[in-house]
Amino acid sequence: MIEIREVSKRFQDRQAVAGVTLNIHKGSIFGLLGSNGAGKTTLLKTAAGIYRPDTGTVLMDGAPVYENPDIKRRLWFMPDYPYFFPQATIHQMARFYESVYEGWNGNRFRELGELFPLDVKRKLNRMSKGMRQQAAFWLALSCMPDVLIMDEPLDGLDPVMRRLVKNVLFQEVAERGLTAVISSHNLRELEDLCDHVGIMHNGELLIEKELDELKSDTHKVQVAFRDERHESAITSRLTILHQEKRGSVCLYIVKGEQARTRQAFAAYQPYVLDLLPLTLEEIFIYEMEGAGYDISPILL
Ligand SMILES: Nc1ncnc2c1ncn2[C@@H]1O[C@H](COP(=O)(O)OP(=O)(O)OP(=O)(O)O)[C@@H](O)[C@H]1O
Repeated sequence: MIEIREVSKRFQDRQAVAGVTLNIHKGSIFGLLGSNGAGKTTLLKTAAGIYRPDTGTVLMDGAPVYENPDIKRRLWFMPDYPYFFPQATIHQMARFYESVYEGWNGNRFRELGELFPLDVKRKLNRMSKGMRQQAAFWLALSCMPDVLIMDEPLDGLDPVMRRLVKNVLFQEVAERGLTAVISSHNLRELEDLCDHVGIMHNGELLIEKELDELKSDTHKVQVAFRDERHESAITSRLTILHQEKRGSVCLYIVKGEQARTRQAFAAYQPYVLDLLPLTLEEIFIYEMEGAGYDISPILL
């Protein structure tokens, strides 16, 4: 497990990360969202032990990550622009990692080679951004890290490769309990990949939730009441995140258990009562609206 405890990091006059606390469990895929400059990269680099936090600590299985070679052998950070040695080919990078990473697995490297359509003898600096990103995944996963921290790894990949990489990550999580942390600007991109999601803004972690919990806990209710007074009466009985009216039909976004929500509305014997599921995007919009933030930049 990764424990990020009260971590802050400042660059000159800029507070990049401000008191973030977060636990990421083994075998979890955690998605970190946020607008430009929110502090995602800084938090991920601190979590990976690349930056020393100004205050707070990052622990992996109870041991500090910063300047801890034993932990670094089990943790891999994939930057948004993967770095390779100048002039190196995939084959040469593979030989290098094999010599320095205990976890290097030649069989896994060959297996993944069947999936990524790349020439191992071609120089990486002649490849496109998306091809280099594929190579970075291939090499990283061949080192069999326990934790893989990725900064916007899907951005340069085409849709087929995105799907492939997502499937490989699912497989790694299911078969050997990989823990993955992935940052992105796009909520929709992360929706089908992650089990937990956090949103950063101005260095702070505004929301951190399990997706299933979020989805089962928030409902859209369409209702036509018999009496207009019921429209405001219901608000004192439930946690309403959002409310609007279209003609005679009222729309409520309600937080809470489904049966209890239905029961509360049904008590007024409305003409129409429908409970509808929300997309993750809608849930975040309403949650963030409730917290006073505009998250449209990460909805793309
Ligand atoms: N090395 C650095 N020196 C000075 N300021 C930095 C440095 N790295 C980041 N910052 C500042 O810290 C803040 C957070 O940056 P960070 O790169 O962590 O954000 P981000 O959420 O990853 O952004 P983006 O989505 O644009 O990649 C920004 O204001 C940035 O200018």
